[in-house]
Amino acid sequence: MESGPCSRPAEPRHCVSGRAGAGLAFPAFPLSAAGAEPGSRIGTVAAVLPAGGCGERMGVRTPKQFCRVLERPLISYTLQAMERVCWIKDIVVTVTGENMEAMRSIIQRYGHKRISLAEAGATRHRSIFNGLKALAEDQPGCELTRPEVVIIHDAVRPFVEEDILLRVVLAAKEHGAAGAIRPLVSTVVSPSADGHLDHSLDRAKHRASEMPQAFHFDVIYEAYQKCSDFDLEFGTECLQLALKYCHRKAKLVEGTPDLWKVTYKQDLCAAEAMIKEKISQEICVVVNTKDEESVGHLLEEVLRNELNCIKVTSTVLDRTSGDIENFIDQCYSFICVNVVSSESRETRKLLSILEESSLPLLYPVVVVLVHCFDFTVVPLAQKMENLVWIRELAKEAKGRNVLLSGVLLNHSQDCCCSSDCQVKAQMLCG
Ligand SMILES: Nc1ccn([C@@H]2O[C@H](COP(=O)(O)OP(=O)(O)OP(=O)(O)O)[C@@H](O)[C@H]2O)c(=O)n1
Ligand SMILES: O=C(CO)[C@H](O)[C@H](O)COP(=O)(O)O
Repeated sequence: MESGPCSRPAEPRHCVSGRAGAGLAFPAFPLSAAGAEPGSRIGTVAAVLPAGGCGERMGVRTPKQFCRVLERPLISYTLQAMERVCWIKDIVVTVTGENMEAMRSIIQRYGHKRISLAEAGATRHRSIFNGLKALAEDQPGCELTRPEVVIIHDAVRPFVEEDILLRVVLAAKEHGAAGAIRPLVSTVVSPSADGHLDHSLDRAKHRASEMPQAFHFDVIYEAYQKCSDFDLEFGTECLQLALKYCHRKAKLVEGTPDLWKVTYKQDLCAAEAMIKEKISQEICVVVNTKDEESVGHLLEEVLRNELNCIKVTSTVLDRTSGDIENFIDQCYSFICVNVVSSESRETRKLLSILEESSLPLLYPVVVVLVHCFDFTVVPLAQKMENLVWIRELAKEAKGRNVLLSGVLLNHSQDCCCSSDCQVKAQMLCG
């Protein structure tokens, strides 16, 4: 058992020998539909993320969990999704010895928290079993707590949300075992030995088993201890082990379509498109005054009304406040409105908060700086000065993967509605 994060950056080693299992040679967030404070209802929860496969079906040399999606390893998205859930105490990731160092460097580079590493096994079931052993407190020198409930989730399913995790965990708490399911996309047929149709299953009566799954820790640990080598070698379903060896009929929980497992090469493109869509769906309006009548707040209101499908949040960033850190966890698009002051202080503060966060490491952050002036009062020289510093700031920010654009807005003091404001100058940088 090892604990991350540690040492130097390294690229994952290539899988040279095919599929291990086949013997061939890789917040503050909203509380969910299930309601109430989860910590008090479910006891200690840990997660095991098997990440020791070689992704044979993807057909590339790098194991798929380490393949880059928008410049970031796939597994890092899954870790981020899990660690956002504050009631998951420990996250054990099982990784092959040859990729351990690479995994440590991913943990360090992307600032992942609460992660421990365990050695993967030759099959997925063996990897999961190793993760469970690490949590079972019977490992010498192990600092992990034996949880009441354990979540099992594939490292290559990056879009898992807190809501489904909570629903699966609560169901497992009640029934001993639970797992997410989805309707079948295609009909399942059973071929005979000579390659002809033997029979087909009624699609409406069957479901695809997905992840996450969750179990009473004692149930699934006992099931893995009792199961046969054949199960460990060829089994694909943890729920089945709980049924076969501990007589627990898992509760099946309807999951969301984004729980699918990245398996083929085209799934990487689909994952990229989904990430882009997610990050384009939230805008945070940053204003430098608490005045509800200010143009920043009016702009926020207009955006909220106009952009129905986009989540518009807002925060005040003035000399006293510092709560913007809470907003930047998920948001990649900011509109920073400078009213009253013509200084760059607030914008610089936002940029430095962004820089300190790991956000721009992942994908570009877009900041639109809206600078409000009364053009009838402000002299041309001052406007030019502002254009120059915005341009300079944009150049600096670009190096940090923040794409800054500036808009100078003609906003007279007696203007009471944002539609009165006239955009006079725009400068896009990046
Ligand atoms: N010996 C193994 C095999 C698989 N896994 C993990 O189990 C999850 C789901 O397995 P799968 O999608 O089958 O991954 P691979 O075995 O890597 O892919 P393939 O079957 O295409 O080879 C993945 O996160 C994978 O890394 C594991 O931890 N240890
Ligand atoms: O499908 C599953 C549900 O039980 C598992 O998530 C698992 O991914 C299946 O493993 P494999 O793809 O390695 O056969």
